Amino acid sequence: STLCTVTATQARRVAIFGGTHGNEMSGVTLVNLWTKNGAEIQRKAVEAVPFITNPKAVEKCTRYVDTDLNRAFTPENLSAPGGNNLPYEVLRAQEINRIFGPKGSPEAYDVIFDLHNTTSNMGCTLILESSKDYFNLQMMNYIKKAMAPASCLVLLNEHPLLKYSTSRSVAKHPVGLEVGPQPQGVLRSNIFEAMRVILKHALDFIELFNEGVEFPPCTVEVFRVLERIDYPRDANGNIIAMVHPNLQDCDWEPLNPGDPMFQTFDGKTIHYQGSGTVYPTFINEAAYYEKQQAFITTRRETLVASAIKKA
Ligand SMILES: CC(=O)N[C@@H](CC(=O)O)C(=O)O
Ligand SMILES: [Zn+2]
Repeated sequence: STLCTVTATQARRVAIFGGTHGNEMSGVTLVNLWTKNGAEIQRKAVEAVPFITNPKAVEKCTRYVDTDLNRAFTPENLSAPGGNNLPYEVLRAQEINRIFGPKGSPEAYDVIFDLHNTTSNMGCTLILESSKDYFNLQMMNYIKKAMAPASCLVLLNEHPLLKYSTSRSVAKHPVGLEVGPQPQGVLRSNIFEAMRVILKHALDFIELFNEGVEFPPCTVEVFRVLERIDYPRDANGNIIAMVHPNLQDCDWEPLNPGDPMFQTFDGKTIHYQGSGTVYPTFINEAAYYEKQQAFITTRRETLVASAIKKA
């Protein structure tokens, strides 16, 4: 019940992943910085390990080399034989699973923060994979309050079909950080500093938890992934319209039935045809052209988290 305090073992082992996508420069740069000097990420009773997850992609400053690492942590991939004949990222996923997992096992790392940038105007976003992970929900509540009046939104991807097998999913408590807008291969100081501040608050929360602080029950507003919307295409699969100027950069703002959504090259407007208000995000993300995705729709929800305390 949400009235009981849930006890959890201390979150001692924490990893900070950067370069899961090699062209998302804030995470790559922060992880490289902290690898040289870890003072900033040190906390009492917390072992925080900075780690570049896709060094080959970082070197080439590309999203991936063979296949998207942030989709590669499936049971099939993680148990695939074949060694050096496997795609680079599948091999790398197996390696990461050995170091920080195994995924789903008691030996797995407690928390993994995976640092990403988006070309979309999403601001500070935290990504969760479960609405029932009270430790993570309490952490979200703590970070949101610590960041106020600046905003930090929570995207919940629990969708049975749209959920994917992320690098951070090897941990007991996976947390994605997604900060934008920042072009691929580019560092912007505001985006870099925003990501750094989120991580500071996240590590502070873990330190407090490990010191035995009890966090009372709380509610957290999240945006739950509903649907993936593709660009309009012709019979050959070629894109025939762009994100409409009224929608461009309007991540997290309500999109209502009948609102402009796309604009064709000859100036025609295509309207949103859904049945109710949704909150679009990842609008016109560069990396999602190859995934046939113009944006995703979400629904606002309030989740309840039990009190938590270290066992
Ligand atoms: C733009 C981008 O790479 N976004 C991430 C989101 C996530 O980490 O869940 C991805 O698609 O893997
Ligand atoms: Zn990314």
